[in-house]
Amino acid sequence: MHNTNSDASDEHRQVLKKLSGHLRNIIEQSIVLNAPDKVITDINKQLATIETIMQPYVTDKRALEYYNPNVRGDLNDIQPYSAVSGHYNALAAPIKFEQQQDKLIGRVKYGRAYEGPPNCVHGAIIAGVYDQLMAIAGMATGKAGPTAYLNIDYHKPTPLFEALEFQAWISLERDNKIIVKGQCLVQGEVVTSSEALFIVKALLNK
Ligand SMILES: CCCCCCCC(=O)SCCNC(=O)CCNC(=O)[C@H](O)C(C)(C)COP(=O)(O)OP(=O)(O)OC[C@H]1O[C@@H](n2cnc3c(N)ncnc32)[C@H](O)[C@@H]1OP(=O)(O)O
Repeated sequence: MHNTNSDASDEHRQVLKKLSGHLRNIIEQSIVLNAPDKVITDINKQLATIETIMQPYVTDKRALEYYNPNVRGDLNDIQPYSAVSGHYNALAAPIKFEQQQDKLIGRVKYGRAYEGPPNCVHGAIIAGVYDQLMAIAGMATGKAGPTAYLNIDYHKPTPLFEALEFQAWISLERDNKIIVKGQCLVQGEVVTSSEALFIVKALLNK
């Protein structure tokens, strides 16, 4: 279940990614759907059919890596199914990670499915982005481990539908501890900032 390798072809990865894209769009549309009962009943029937088509292929093993510590290229593929950043998990918004010098950047726009305060991103979603982004920043040092604490200062509301730039960088590395700092910018303005402590240890019991 927690495989660190996969023999999935590029084609297989592409069709799986497309599936998550469709599901993500359906989730977003469902939040603001104002259709007649008859239309929704029809949609429900079609979704039930899709569930039936998928069921025989549902196994206890993921098609792709649960965790890929040796990923090259797309940093989102370190955890392809991450609930926060996995491009193969429809629950995750399409956030894009990218290393820029000593900073790990996460760019994303959130829609209605992620709303907390009116027209703003839910604080728990923001916390999730920091946890994942900062964990990956720590992994880039070759040392990884669980989050011991994650502190967030919410300076200003974080708007929906706007380009958000999350940044994370290593602040301190000592023995088995990594402290990572982060901030999120909207049009150049810091709206939230954070600090997390990660304790270095094996994440997986193989
Ligand atoms: C495969 C990729 C997955 C990536 C997932 C993204 C990251 C996550 O979401 S992880 C999920 C959230 N985190 C968790 O569930 C962790 C749950 N907590 C734990 O497992 C443990 O408490 C753990 C591992 C953090 C620390 O326990 P343990 O390994 O026994 O360490 P412990 O000996 O208590 O502490 C080690 C050091 O850290 C310090 N420390 C531990 N916790 C804290 C804290 N909250 N604040 C400050 N210092 C702390 C200790 O004081 C100690 O310091 P020193 O070495 O100087 O004496």
